[in-house]
Amino acid sequence: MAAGTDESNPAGDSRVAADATATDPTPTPVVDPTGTGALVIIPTFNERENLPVITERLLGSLPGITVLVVDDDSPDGTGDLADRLAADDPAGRIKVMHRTGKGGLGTAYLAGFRQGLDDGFQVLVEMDADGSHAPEQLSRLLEKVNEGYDLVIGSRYVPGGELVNWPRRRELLSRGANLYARLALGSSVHDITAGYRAYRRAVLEKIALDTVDSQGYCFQIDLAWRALQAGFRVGEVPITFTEREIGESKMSGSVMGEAFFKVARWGLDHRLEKVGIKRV
Ligand SMILES: Nc1nc2c(ncn2[C@@H]2O[C@H](COP(=O)(O)OP(=O)(O)O[C@H]3O[C@H](CO)[C@@H](O)[C@H](O)[C@@H]3O)[C@@H](O)[C@H]2O)c(=O)[nH]1
Repeated sequence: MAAGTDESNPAGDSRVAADATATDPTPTPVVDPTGTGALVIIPTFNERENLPVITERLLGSLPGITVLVVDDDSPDGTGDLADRLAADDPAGRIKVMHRTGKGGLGTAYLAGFRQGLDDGFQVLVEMDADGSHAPEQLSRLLEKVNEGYDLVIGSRYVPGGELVNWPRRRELLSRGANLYARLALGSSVHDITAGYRAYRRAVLEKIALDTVDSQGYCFQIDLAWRALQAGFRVGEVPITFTEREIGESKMSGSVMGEAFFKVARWGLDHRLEKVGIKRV
């Protein structure tokens, strides 16, 4: 059996032994069916053409949800546009955080999480601005949180998950990264690099956000790994991931390098700890 997980579960749920919610037969829902109680954090860098579409789809499918756009001073004016979208929503469901300069996906999410926790949201959601993550599928993730899961990942690689128009090269890279992470960490999560996910606030309160220094997409692995190690219940639901039609991915060699070395180190630390050795 993989470390801290239950490989016998074909639905792609990663359970952990010390999981209190797993034994709770009737978990209390934390989000209502319209999305009230959840904050969707959308990091943006040059997403001017995508942002209005994604916010409209999101608020159309879950009218009770709140959106926080975290913009890194996008040269294409995404930040100003986000302000206008916020001003135009009479219900005040769109908030905007402006940061100075491109700080990376990870730090944008960290800033968003801190804001969301301060504002009292029960569930904090990560979603790309470019339409890769269908807002219409968010209710699937929230339902699973309401079932008692602490972190729910929208997964491309569990049965029912799909990729649409993703270049073969990106798919191979992504599948390879997930296989590598599974082997290195001994985790049974199928899509640990996925950027569509919903956290109960308790996870983010517990996993020492102050010590997270992952910059790029490695951030996704970092947080899921911390959640698993802290004993939280992690589940996956199938999603359709669609390649963006407008704009460009911010994937780079340094983003991949960071993930490669950090995952190797975490895996090594985990194995050493199992035999009683703690690296300092
Ligand atoms: N604020 C901010 N936002 C950023 C930055 N870099 C990227 N983003 C935003 O983060 C989202 C994802 O960036 P993309 O560059 O479009 O991601 P991708 O290559 O399509 O990668 C997808 O797959 C990865 C691997 O599975 C995922 O890890 C990732 O989250 C995403 O879903 C987009 O909304 C983008 O504008 C940054 O430095 N700052």
